[in-house]
Amino acid sequence: MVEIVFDKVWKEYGDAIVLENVSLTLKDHEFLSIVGPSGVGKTTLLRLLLSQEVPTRGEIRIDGQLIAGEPTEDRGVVFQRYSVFPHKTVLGNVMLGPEWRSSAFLGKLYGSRHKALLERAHALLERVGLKDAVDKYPQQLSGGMQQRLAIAQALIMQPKVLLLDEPFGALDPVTRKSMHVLIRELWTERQMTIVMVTHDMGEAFELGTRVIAIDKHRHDPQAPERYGAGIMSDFEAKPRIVRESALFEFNRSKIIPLQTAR
Ligand SMILES: Nc1ncnc2c1ncn2[C@@H]1O[C@H](COP(=O)(O)OP(=O)(O)OP(=O)(O)O)[C@@H](O)[C@H]1O
Repeated sequence: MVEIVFDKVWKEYGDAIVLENVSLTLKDHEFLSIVGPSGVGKTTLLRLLLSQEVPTRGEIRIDGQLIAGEPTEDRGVVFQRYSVFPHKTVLGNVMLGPEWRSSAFLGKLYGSRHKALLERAHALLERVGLKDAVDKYPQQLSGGMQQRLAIAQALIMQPKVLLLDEPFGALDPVTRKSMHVLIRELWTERQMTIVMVTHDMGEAFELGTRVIAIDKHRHDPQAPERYGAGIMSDFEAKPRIVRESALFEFNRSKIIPLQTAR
């Protein structure tokens, strides 16, 4: 169970106010889409959630606890491009995070722990559609495959919250559609909370259970940095019933029919 609370959060860089008094409560297993004009502070909001930035004022709490001061494994992230390591194979990229977590000194696992991780990595790569590309290097993959790899790399750490910063922005429309299907399935299967920044309204509403638009409430043309952005609109994008029926379908798919089970 994950509840995320932004409580009167401000973010300023010097004299420039980027975010102004943002308050937001995210329920468990929410899929939040964030939209807004370029440069308004969407990525800053994600970076605060990742602990790559700290609020100037206000608090962010996860499950009632003040957010950790530095990035932790329970929050994964996928950027628009190239968050993978070019000199590692697909499999190597996916194994890297857990290997460093378990053995920061050697960066390697041995014996049964290595075998278990290998099995988990192969299963995840099969799940994201990269089963036949495990030995390839990122530059040998299409943009869509690279994003599948970036998603696998984030998911192998089993995050409770997945942050997506324009993850499909560089993909062609057909690949983008297939990525929408994949991310929605993974969101349902893994019961994660997802927070996604996008410039595409259609994508925001198609995937999100909730969509917020952030923008400046007030604007001073003489000093644009004087006021920051806040939440201008907040929509429940999908009736709860849609979300629950997706979960029902997923659970039903796990029930083995009697004749197959025999
Ligand atoms: N480390 C920093 N130091 C100073 N200013 C910063 C820093 N990081 C971001 N900003 C400023 O904060 C504002 C918001 O940036 P941010 O990247 O969050 O916008 P965005 O809404 O994600 O934009 P885009 O849609 O173009 O990606 C911008 O004016 C940017 O210049």
